[in-house]
Amino acid sequence: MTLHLEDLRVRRLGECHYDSPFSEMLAAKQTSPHYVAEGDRVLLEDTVSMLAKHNLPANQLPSFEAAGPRRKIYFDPAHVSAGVVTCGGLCPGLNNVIRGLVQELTVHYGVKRILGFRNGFRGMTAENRNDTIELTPERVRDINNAGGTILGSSRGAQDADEMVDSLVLRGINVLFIIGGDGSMRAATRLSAAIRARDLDIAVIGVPKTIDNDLPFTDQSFGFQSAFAQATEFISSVSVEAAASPDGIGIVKLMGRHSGFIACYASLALNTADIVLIPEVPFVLEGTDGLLARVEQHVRSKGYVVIVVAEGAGQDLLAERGLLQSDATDASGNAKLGDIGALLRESITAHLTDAGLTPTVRYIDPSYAIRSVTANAYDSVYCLRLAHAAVHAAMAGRTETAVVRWRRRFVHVPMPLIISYRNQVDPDGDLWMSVLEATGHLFPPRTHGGLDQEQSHGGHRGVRRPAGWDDGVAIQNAGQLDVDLPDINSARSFP
Ligand SMILES: Nc1ncnc2c1ncn2[C@@H]1O[C@H](COP(=O)(O)OP(=O)(O)O)[C@@H](O)[C@H]1O
Ligand SMILES: O=P(O)(O)OC[C@H]1O[C@](O)(COP(=O)(O)O)[C@@H](O)[C@@H]1O
Ligand SMILES: [Mg+2]
Repeated sequence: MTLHLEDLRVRRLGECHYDSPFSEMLAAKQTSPHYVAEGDRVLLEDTVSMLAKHNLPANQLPSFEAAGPRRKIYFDPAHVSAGVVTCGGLCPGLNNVIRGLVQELTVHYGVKRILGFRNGFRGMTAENRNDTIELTPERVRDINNAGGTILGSSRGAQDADEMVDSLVLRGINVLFIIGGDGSMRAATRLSAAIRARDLDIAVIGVPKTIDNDLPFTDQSFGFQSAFAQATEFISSVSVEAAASPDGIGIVKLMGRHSGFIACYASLALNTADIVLIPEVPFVLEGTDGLLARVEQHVRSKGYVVIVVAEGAGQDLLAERGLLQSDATDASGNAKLGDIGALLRESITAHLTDAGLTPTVRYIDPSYAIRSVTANAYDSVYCLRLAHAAVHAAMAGRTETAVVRWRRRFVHVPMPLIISYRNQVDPDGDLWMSVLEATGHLFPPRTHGGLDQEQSHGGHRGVRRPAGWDDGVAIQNAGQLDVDLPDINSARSFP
């Protein structure tokens, strides 16, 4: 992947002239293993070989702007009206982020007016723009105790100019968009429309997706809660399969193009025999095929547990005429065929032909997973992301997402966060762990990896960049204006 240093630069609305409520607290702070000082940057890459390859001075190494409070801010809090919108599929923690934004804006910055647009971007159309929810600390006090989003969410396209009109008409100068890859694309278009009109409106994204398919973020919020919930279903199906003669347990988990939930949920329990994800193609028939593998398990162990991500094996459905290849949802996301049903039918037929008496238990708990409340870990994560989002907005950052990258909170320019899709790397250590846990090195790597065109997994124009594993090639197009701290004055740690 070739990045220009310019790609890492965060857009600012202008100079910061107002004192921040955090100025005093920040006065003596310096970079440490636990804090990144304002002006310092967080490295994009984290191995010696990757960094050495660039052969660049430290202040030109690819890096992200640190998130967090600034000593000076761009907006006068007395003149800030904030908007919040949640878009796309649900994800644990949406309410936690909304609550965190409202608390930080009101308690620390003294912002008086926060409006929640309802039902995603649909709430920002001319028809719906006045149907907002006033978000006050009282209104959001307990919302973290419920899954979903108090604002509602939706899929489907809206006109960017019409949404900008809504911001202007409702007097919003800071907008927080909590959404996934689609929402970040929409946010980029919205930002372009704002820029075209030369408006002083900050747009900050808080990336959301239980699929964990956004790049440049360690793990998206809600992901841990989602895969923790998924383990409950793997556990149930394992019990059912083990208690049936020739038992087959199949759990289909979300993951349209990225199999992270399937991997993590499987690893958490370590009871799955076979894990199938979109990133690793497999075949049904033949000695290397799934059916032979399932039969082997049933004959040796008595039952088999399969965890399958919904996007796995879409090529197999297509071959059998079970997939309408160009079908999309309202947001343009590919509509998938039911891989779980194909597995159920073909495994039943195969084992019956082989003289066995299969009992297949197939469950698809998708909506029972993404609707749960955030667990304690995600609750902390959501709150900290919300804090970072508010600091970014108040400091006049725009067209920027706040994420955690290599444990630090950073600002990632929106074009980068939609530059490709984060997927499980078949050559990476996560998939290796899955293969180690299932113990059977299945599916075998006979069909190439992610750099080959995925049957149905490829998103229009978005694919994992070739060569990512080799590190990022940086085009040194100008220096970043990095104000690195004086390392000699940095505190020392035992
Ligand atoms: N390329 C795009 N340009 C403009 N708007 C988009 C684009 N992709 C998605 N959107 C809009 O963003 C919102 C959320 O997208 P969606 O794909 O449903 O969920 P997510 O943001 O979780 O990926 C929808 O209203 C959708 O229409
Ligand atoms: O049925 P819906 O609401 O369209 O959602 C299904 C999809 O939502 C997802 O969770 C991802 O959605 P987002 O990109 O909106 O996070 C997929 O895994 C799943 O295929
Ligand atoms: Mg999406």
